[in-house]
Amino acid sequence: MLKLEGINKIFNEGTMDEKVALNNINLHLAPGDFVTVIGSNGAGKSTMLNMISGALTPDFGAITIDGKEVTKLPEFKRSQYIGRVFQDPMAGTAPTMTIEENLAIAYSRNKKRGLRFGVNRERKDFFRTSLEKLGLNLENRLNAKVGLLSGGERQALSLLMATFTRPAILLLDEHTAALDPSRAELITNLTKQLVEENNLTTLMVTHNMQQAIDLGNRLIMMDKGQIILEVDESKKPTLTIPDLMTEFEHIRGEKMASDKALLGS
Ligand SMILES: Nc1ncnc2c1ncn2[C@@H]1O[C@H](COP(=O)(O)OP(=O)(O)OP(=O)(O)O)[C@@H](O)[C@H]1O
Repeated sequence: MLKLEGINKIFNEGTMDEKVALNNINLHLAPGDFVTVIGSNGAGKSTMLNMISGALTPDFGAITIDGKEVTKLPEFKRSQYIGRVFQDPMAGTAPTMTIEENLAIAYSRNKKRGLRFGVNRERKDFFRTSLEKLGLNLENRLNAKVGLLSGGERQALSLLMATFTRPAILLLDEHTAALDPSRAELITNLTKQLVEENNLTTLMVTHNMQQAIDLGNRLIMMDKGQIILEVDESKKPTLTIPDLMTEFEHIRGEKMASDKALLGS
């Protein structure tokens, strides 16, 4: 479903600020794979997601989504394949528009992939049914301006908008990091539910190791622009945080920074 082959990205090449952000990234996701991505600050996680979404173009390498090579396809043309949720709950929705208008935009962005409704009534019912799944009573607030929602409600709506059209790839970029613990838990549970229901192929970046262990069927660890560890679905169910720290030390010959965020405590 997603193939990254030999992806390289150097920022400010040939200058004092040269930075190798991605160094020969190879990653294959089969349909329905849910891969969590961990790694220290500056490891290249967001850059990798930006390559997939088309926000950035690799210097070398090829990206294939759903059997189509998209390496040079601009971001707006690639959006029909991709759902994305960012860390900032304000980033995924338009505050001055209503919940229904926001959903309509997300729906029309992806309708090429198959969702079509004959009449508006049918579409409204679909929006209501989809919102019900969030368990936040938003289905009764279709005409409320999104700017009035709480951060957690807004992030739940962003998640719904990114998933309800069943994109080929779902990209989650630390999408629970800016929420308080109870809201983060709500969004984590919703993520699990929506990904499973729609059988979405998903890449989720997180600094929370426990979350990376709890969600998904595979895990990768990045460091200094490389994928240094891949945990497959046979090993992931028994994986622990100490396992990950030991693996890192073994591979890199140094201790992993064990700050609170990384440990998810
Ligand atoms: N547009 C840019 N111009 C120059 N350097 C950049 C740019 N974007 C990212 N970088 C650098 O590339 C490296 C990888 O950054 P990236 O944001 O992908 O890391 P990350 O793993 O997502 O980190 P974090 O967990 O801190 O968000 C970093 O050293 C960063 O400073």
